[in-house]
Amino acid sequence: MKAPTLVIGSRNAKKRDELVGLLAPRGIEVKTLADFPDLTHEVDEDGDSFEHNARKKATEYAKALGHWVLADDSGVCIDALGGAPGVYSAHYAGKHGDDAANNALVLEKLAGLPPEKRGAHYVAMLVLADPEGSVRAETRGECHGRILTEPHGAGGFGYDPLFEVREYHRTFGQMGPAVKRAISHRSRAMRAMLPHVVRLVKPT
Ligand SMILES: O=P(O)(O)OP(=O)(O)OP(=O)(O)OC[C@H]1O[C@@H](n2cnc3c(O)ncnc32)[C@H](O)[C@@H]1O
Ligand SMILES: [Mg+2]
Repeated sequence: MKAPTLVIGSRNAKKRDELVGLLAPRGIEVKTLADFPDLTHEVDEDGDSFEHNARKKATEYAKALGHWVLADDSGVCIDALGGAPGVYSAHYAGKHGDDAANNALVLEKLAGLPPEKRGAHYVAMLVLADPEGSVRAETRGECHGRILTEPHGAGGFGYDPLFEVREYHRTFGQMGPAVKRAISHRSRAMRAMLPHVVRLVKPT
């Protein structure tokens, strides 16, 4: 019996590490795109929903690799900004993955707003595609909180130093990876995804 390969379809190293860290304790071994240095395919994330972009990443990487792929599309939705940056979170300030500029722009846009008007939530959409590139499972997780007026902590990535988790009164930047693994939008989506992975990605 040969175990099929499951690949994490993300180019973001910190997100990728979180996904690997959520699967490893369940005994699910994965590869990442770093294991396929010859893969040149770039996904154009031009959808206007997390679902659309997560499906694109999962199906396109699966077809290109001929392996099972688990992809994540995620972002932060800020109430006072009508849900922005949402699907545009990775490049809100212009340059892809420029966390410092993205965070500065969010703070600028929310300047002067009191705590009760700074509500926000993270969304993570996970999509599992089979080696032929068909979507086999989709799950979504959310994590609610608010955007502080300045960064706290250096953990996590992206908007984490600004995002205070409701009920915890701490940012993901202050919490460390184990707590984030327990309560984040990504961990909630993964909890729902795990049974699908176990059921579908089986030795043949
Ligand atoms: O598309 P891939 O290759 O997976 O990598 P990416 O970083 O471009 O990922 P997305 O397109 O899904 O954009 C997600 C962005 O949303 C933000 N984000 C998502 N999850 C986050 C988290 O757990 N903590 C902080 N910021 C997060 C952060 O700015 C991410 O770059
Ligand atoms: Mg992306």
